[in-house]
Amino acid sequence: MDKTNVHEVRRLLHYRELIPRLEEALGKFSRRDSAEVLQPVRSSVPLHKHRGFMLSMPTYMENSGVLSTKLVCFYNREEGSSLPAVQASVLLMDPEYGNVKAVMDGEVITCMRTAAVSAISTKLLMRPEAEVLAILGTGKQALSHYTVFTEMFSFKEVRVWSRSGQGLQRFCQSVSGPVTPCVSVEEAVRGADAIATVTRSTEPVLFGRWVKPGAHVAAVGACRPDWRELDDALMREAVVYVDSREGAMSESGDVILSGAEMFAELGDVVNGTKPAHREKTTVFKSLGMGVQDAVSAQLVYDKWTAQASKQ
Ligand SMILES: NC(=O)C1=CN([C@@H]2O[C@H](COP(=O)(O)OP(=O)(O)OC[C@H]3O[C@@H](n4cnc5c(N)ncnc54)[C@H](O)[C@@H]3O)[C@@H](O)[C@H]2O)C=CC1
Ligand SMILES: O=C([O-])C1=[NH+]CCC1
Repeated sequence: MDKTNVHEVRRLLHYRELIPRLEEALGKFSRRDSAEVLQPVRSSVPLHKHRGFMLSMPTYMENSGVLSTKLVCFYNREEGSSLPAVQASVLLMDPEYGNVKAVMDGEVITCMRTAAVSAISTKLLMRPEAEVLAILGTGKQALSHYTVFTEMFSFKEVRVWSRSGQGLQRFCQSVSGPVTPCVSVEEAVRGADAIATVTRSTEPVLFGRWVKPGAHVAAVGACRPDWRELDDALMREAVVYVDSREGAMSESGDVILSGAEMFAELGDVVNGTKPAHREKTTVFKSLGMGVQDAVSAQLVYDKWTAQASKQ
C-alpha cells in the first residue's frame, strides 16, 4: 500500500468526527432497514499456507449513497514475525454508475474504527465511577485503543499486559500518557473497571474469576469460530452484547463455543430498544462490520474532496 495514502487517511480521520458517525451507523444497522444498511455476513477465504484469512466486507447504504467494500487479510503470525497481522484496503464506489471513486488504505481505518466502537461500547456499558482500564495486548489495536480511551475517558490508571516483554516495553515507550506495565493478565485486570482484549490469542487469556463484578470488557480479538480470548465462565456470567448477531453466530468462538446468550447488539442500545446493563458485568464481543468501514471511508473521502476543491 502506498504510504502517502496511509498518511493521508491518518491525517483526515479524527475520533471526534468518527465516533458520532459510527454510533449512528450501529443504530442504523440494528434497525435492519435495508435502505439504511445492507451488509451481508462477510465471506472468508482461508490462506492455509500463510496462517491467514481474507475477508470481503461489502456494504451498501442506499439512503446515504455509500457503496463500499473492504478487503482485509489477517494472520495468526508467529510471535516476533515482522510481517503485519492485518492488511486492508477500502474501495468506495458510485452506487449509480458502479465506478470506483476511491481506493484507500484500510489499516488506519481498521485500527481507528475498531477502537472507536470499543470506546462507544465502553461509554454505554461501563459504570460511571470507573477508574481503572486494562489493555491486554500491545499491538496496533492496543495502541489505537489506548489513544481513544485516554482521549474519551479520565481513567486514573491504565494497565497494560503483553505476553511479550519486548512488546510491552515498546508499547510503554510509544504512548504519550501514563501506563502501568503488568507481568500477568491477572495483575492487569484485577479490580479494573474496563478491559480491552486486543490479542491474537486463539485460547482464553481473560478468565471470569479475575474480573471485577460490574466491569465492562471490550473483546476485540478471536475473530474465528474456533478462536477464544475469554473463558466460558466470563461469557456465561456476563451480559453479552455484539456488533452483529449474524456475524457473532458465524465467527465468534467466544460466543459459539461458550454457548452464551447474546443479549443485544450495540446498535440496539444506541437505539434505546435494549437496556445498557451498566450495573452488571458486560462483554461487548466485537468482530468488525463493513458498515463501520463504509462510514469511515466516506468521512475520509468527504474531507479529502472538500480540501481538494479549495486548492
Ligand atoms: N474486532 C475487530 O473489528 C477487529 C479485530 N482484530 C483482531 O484484533 C487482534 C489484534 O490485532 P492487531 O493489534 O492488529 O494485531 P498485532 O499483531 O498488532 O497485535 C497482537 C497482540 O497480540 C499478542 N499476542 C499474539 N499471540 C498471543 C497469544 N497467543 N496470547 C496473548 N497475546 C498474544 C501480541 O504479542 C500483540 O501484543 C487480532 O486478533 C485481530 O484479528 C483486528 C481488526 C479488527
Ligand atoms: O473487521 C475487521 O476488519 C477484522 N475483523 C477481524 C480481523 C479484521
